[in-house]
Amino acid sequence: MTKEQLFDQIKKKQSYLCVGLDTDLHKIPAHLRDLEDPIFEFNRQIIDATADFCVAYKPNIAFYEALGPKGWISLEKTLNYIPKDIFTIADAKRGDIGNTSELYARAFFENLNFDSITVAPYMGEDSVKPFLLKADKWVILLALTSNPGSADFQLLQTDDGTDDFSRCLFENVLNTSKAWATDEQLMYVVGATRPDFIERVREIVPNHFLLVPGVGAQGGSLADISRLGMNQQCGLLVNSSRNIIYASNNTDFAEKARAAALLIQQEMAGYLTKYLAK
Ligand SMILES: O=c1ccn([C@@H]2O[C@H](COP(=O)(O)O)[C@@H](O)[C@H]2O)c(=O)[nH]1
Repeated sequence: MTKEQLFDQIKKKQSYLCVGLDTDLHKIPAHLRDLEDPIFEFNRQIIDATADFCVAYKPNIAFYEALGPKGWISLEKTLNYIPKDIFTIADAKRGDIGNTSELYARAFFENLNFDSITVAPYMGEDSVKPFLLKADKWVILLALTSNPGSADFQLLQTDDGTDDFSRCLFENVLNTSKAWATDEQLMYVVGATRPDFIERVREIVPNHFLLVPGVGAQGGSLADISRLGMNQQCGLLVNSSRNIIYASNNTDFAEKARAAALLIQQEMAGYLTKYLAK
């Protein structure tokens, strides 16, 4: 999916919601657990219930890998079930020496046909480039993550020698990596829990899409991230996982997930009207 196509979907649905499919066998409703593939059945019903209100789905790969071969089968069935006009994100946080990254890219872009993958930047350019070889596939690079530990490294002050300013490491990540691909192939993860840094992110990457986790269960504010982070093509995919998919753990789980997604979509429609130029 191109950036333009993604923006078209955002305008059409009046939503920049990404639903996180962090599907955990221990958290899904009891009545599904005896089915042959409870994870897929749960995801199928969540997708049916929320597809009208979101523009992306993000299965977190850990939840599927933890189940062994069965988990990969559930993941593949889920991916194939997602409507083709909805952007798909493999939240896998990969990145290794070049030839290994090539195989990760093959796993997620050829074997599984994801539109994008989250990648950790720590190993540098040669670890990221193999994910960028297919023009229609996206890398979503971790920049400033939503967890408390992001302060350990990402907020360390650095001096890259290019000017008089001392920057945080995450700013160096943005500055350097934005030369590796265009904003038609590269997005960044920026947590909603750090709204105070969004303006600094937008100074460096004004046009890139940001994948923003951390609203809802982690306490980030949709209002803040929308006000500070939206650009003229929206430029935001805001993820919510637990608050939507576990809105209920009873037989009404899909209905409650739909209501939770609708509530977020309605709030987003308001921000799109307010912040996007006509
Ligand atoms: O900085 C990051 C990067 C990724 N995540 C992932 O997003 C979802 C968030 O789930 P919620 O239930 O909405 O909190 C989850 O898959 C994380 O692994 C993140 O939270 N922060």
